[in-house]
Amino acid sequence: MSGLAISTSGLVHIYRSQGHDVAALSGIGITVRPGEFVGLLGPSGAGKSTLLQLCGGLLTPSAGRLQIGEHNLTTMTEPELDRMRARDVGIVLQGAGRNLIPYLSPVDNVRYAQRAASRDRSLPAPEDVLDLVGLTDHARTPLPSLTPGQIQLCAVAVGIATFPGLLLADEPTSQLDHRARDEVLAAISTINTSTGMTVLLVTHDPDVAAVLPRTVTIRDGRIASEGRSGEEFAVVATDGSLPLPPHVAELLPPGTLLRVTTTEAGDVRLSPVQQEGQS
Ligand SMILES: Nc1ncnc2c1ncn2[C@@H]1O[C@H](COP(=O)(O)OP(=O)(O)OP(=O)(O)O)[C@@H](O)[C@H]1O
Repeated sequence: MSGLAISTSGLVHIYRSQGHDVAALSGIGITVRPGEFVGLLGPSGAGKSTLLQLCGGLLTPSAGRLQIGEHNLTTMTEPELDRMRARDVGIVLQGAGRNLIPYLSPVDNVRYAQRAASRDRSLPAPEDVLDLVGLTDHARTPLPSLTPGQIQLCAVAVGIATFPGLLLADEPTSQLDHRARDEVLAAISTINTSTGMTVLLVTHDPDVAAVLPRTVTIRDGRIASEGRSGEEFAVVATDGSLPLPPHVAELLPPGTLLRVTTTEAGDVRLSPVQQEGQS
């Protein structure tokens, strides 16, 4: 299947727990083209995992619009979401073991992950899925005999078992040494380029972020900035607002008046206005 687009606008997610509600996402607008490989960055608690789980239909948005390919996730029923997860969207949860059945071999884990989709479309041979992540020689090795990197590769193989149009991966390179991290990242890149699968990958690792073609940074449940090949850019939101980079926000206390001017060269300048009572 070809890569699926992701499109959200005004996406809000509120966790309702006893006594108080937590707004994890406060109006995310993002567009990912089919076949793109996008890294999701941001400090702990920013809302990255929440966005990933919403895209995978594991959580229901509180408000806003969320579209994955032809699927409008804001209006889908639970059986429709089940079908989408089984066929069209692969999810690799944080912590490789959570994605695997510990007593099954890699090839049987992949076969098991294919069972719900096998009724209505032809699927790749489990051996071919393992080949794509470089685990051909370990198809029948018991999981406890694999290295942490190989176990993570197995979790990725399970995530792409049906060759979905979208792979969502939550911190797939964390807790690995540099060599294993690079192998997992290379395997996901190969999947992306050879199948055209769209990839959305959460990472904390600046070395991983630096090699991704596009990154989106979330802060306090909003898009804070976007990176392209290592350079960071501010992004104008759909409502015209502009989150300032932290080093600029530090210079401008809340309530600061900014004079906005444009130059003939097309640059836009923000100049703080000295107000009465300010030194
Ligand atoms: N099940 C839950 N119930 C209540 N609040 C939650 C729940 N899950 C997450 N949160 C809160 O929602 C906010 C966003 O959490 P989320 O896990 O999406 O952030 P994150 O960017 O993935 O963080 P991390 O990098 O630490 O995994 C945080 O304030 C978190 O405490």
